Amino acid sequence: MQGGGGGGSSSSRALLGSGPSIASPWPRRGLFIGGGWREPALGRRLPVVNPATEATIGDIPAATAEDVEIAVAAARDAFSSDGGRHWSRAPGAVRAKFLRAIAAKINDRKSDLALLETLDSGKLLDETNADMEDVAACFEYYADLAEALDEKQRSPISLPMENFKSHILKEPIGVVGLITPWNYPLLMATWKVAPSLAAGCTAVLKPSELASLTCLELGAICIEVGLPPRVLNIITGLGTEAGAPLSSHPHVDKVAFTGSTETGKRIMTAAAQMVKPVSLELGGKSPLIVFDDVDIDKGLSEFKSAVEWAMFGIFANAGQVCSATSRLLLHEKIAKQFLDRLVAWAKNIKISDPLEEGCRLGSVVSEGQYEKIKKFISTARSEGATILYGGARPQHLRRGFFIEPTIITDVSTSMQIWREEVFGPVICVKEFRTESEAVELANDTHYGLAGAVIANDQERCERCRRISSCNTCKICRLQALHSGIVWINCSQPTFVQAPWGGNKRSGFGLELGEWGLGNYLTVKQVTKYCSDEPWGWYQSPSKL
Ligand SMILES: NC(=O)C1=CN([C@@H]2O[C@H](COP(=O)(O)OP(=O)(O)OC[C@H]3O[C@@H](n4cnc5c(N)ncnc54)[C@H](O)[C@@H]3O)[C@@H](O)[C@H]2O)C=CC1
Ligand SMILES: N=C(N)NCCCC(=O)O
Ligand code: NA
Repeated sequence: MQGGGGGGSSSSRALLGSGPSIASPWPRRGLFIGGGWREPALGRRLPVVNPATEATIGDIPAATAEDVEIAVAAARDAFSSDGGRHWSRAPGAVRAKFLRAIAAKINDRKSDLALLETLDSGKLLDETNADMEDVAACFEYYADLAEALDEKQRSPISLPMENFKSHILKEPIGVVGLITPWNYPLLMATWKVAPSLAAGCTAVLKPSELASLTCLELGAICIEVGLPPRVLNIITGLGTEAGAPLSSHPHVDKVAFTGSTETGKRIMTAAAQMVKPVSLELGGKSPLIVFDDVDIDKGLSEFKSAVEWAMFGIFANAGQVCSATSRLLLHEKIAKQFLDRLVAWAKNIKISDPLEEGCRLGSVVSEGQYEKIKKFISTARSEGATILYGGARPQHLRRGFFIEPTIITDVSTSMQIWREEVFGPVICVKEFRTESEAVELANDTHYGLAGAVIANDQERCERCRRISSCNTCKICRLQALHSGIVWINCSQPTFVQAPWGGNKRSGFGLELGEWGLGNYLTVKQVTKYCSDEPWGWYQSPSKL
């Protein structure tokens, strides 16, 4: 590990707990404010727990309102000093250079960042490695968009009067507060940091206290690439102590948040007092519908593929994904054979320390999350559902917050397990008979982030679409799904180029793609009167 540290190394091989030996201790970090490391005002720190071993492996600074004050002032200063020439009003191409340099450093440090994130969160190494690739790609992508922004400035607006000319300017919204979760620690931060910096905003990032290590390393990378000091500030700490004062700060112009719906409501309430815009990426209870034309007798490979996507949709990242397809809707004709396969595949998942090769289910992020998931399972049982598979700690793992992949049937729509987000490797299953029943069940939720459909009749769909606005075939019925994302014949693929965001209680304000940049821009109209004639509305006084 490189970069400045706020003191010596606090971790050691012993602290890493069980698993293969690792010789990669990381520096003890301070808060990243004003381009360097700073001890929190009250001098407090929070323990870092490896959830796969339950060992405490280090600590992070615990920021409070005092630190938020300093970080926001730093970001404010970076936004407006020198009339913004160095950052907020610099050409997008200038900012793009830094974003590309950050991407290159992330790529250089991919394996140590992936390891750090695995130790901090319990996510398995193949996942954290893939996430680091996505992080680098996201910085690269928004570097491209920062460059393209220069060409989009001053685009003319055509007006119906010749004596006026109008154009638009896209300007950074100002200082942004970015509050992010633990499920994809550095990636979720990057979905906000990369577009906000590309737009010319300056930022204060507050990652989740449950997994902040890689976000602090982003601070070290900013030092290495010479990012102008104060443009990005990173403060770790508790939601109530560091997140809340950031979201209510009068000098923060916008808050972008990913996390629980409950916290999203709090952030929106705090921001409302100042009419501060927010974007919220909240929870979900997304459905995956499998139709009966995915039939084992018709095609084994299609059937296997459907089973595998259903697994990936809920067991990837141990189900700690806002878009996890946690409600499985099976056509009654294929339900039994599908569930038999699903159980067989679930049994085959390697559950282990996330550092082990071939691991496909790591631990969940924390003891709190572990207890919460177990409670969901026991409530489902007591409400009359059947735990078809899983539901407990894997017997071979004595330590760590591991939960078996869990499949729950005999579910009714009034049960908690059907209605509430678990954020764990737990899927609940219902059968349907008709397409309209499937769509109705899919939409039977307050959330609206994603939905997935596995069916075979896409060719028919394409044919219909060319002819008319068909509303009869299965894929066209996707229009009836009330979600911001629809996946066809898959679940969870995520591309930086495509918009990401939900409706209903899953929040609002799109991330990723060009929409993600728009989240951090304001559009200003500039309109000029360009006639030599006076306007002529008032009568000129006769004396003149
Ligand atoms: N949509 C998503 O991606 C996520 C959803 N969740 C859901 O939330 C549940 C609880 O997880 P938590 O870690 O407690 O999520 P959370 O929503 O409380 O935490 C997300 C972020 O918000 C911050 N925060 C907490 N309270 C705050 C406040 N009053 N003001 C400002 N910031 C605040 C946290 O420190 C963290 O950085 C999970 O079980 C899951 O259901 C959690 C993480 C991500
Ligand atoms: N990178 C992938 N595959 N998914 C991102 C999920 C984002 C979320 O849980 O908010
Ligand atoms: Na942790």
